[in-house]
Amino acid sequence: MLFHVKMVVNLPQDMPSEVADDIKTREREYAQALQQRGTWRHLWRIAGSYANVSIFDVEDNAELHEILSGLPLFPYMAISVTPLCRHPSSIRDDDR
Ligand SMILES: O=C(O)CC1=CCC(=O)O1
Repeated sequence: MLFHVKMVVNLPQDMPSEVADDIKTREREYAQALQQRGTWRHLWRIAGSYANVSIFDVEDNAELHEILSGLPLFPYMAISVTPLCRHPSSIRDDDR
């Protein structure tokens, strides 16, 4: 199942920079491992915002929830999820 996920990051202004840097490092490692597995298919920065849009390929809603709630930045993000299905005009075989 494919999902479009928008994540808006909002770190507290008073968070010490070394704490923020540690969370961001762990977030990168977590995200890159999921990209290597093909679970996190796309990761795009939204230009001009500390936010991203992503496409996840997971078995079900529960797997997506487990992945998103495991993000090191999860406590500091507003996340919105949109389920996707194949468009009849798509020419991409892997769009399912
Ligand atoms: O910077 C972001 O948009 C938050 C984030 C998600 C995965 C990652 O590496 O950073």
